[in-house]
Amino acid sequence: MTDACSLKQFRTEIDSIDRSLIEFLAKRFELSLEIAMVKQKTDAPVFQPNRALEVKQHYLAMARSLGLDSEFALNLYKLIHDESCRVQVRSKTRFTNVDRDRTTTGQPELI
Ligand SMILES: O=C(O)C(=O)C[C@]1(C(=O)O)C=C[C@@H](O)C=C1
Repeated sequence: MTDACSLKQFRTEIDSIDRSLIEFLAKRFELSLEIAMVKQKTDAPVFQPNRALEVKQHYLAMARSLGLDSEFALNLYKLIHDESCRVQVRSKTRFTNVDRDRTTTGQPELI
């Protein structure tokens, strides 16, 4: 096989993996919306520090076991968690500034 041929094949595989990544992320944000509906019913805040920490640790553990850079895993976690919170806040018909601020900073504000 020529180099040009294998390069094309690698790139096709990368495109396919990228598609799967985006599809899985879309699925994750759909679940996030389902969670938002439960939270709205119980008046629970979007940002859940304990669960967020658990998810972060999971990213780090997965990265460690697969030999990925931990800073990359943390960045990815933050990006996905922030978007998840943004999706939940946006879905609310009525939301407080506290929730909005929590989403942008990733940290809880004092109530
Ligand atoms: O578990 C929840 O409560 C969620 O809303 C999901 C999720 C996440 O996307 O991982 C989002 C926001 C919370 O801070 C914690 C976790």
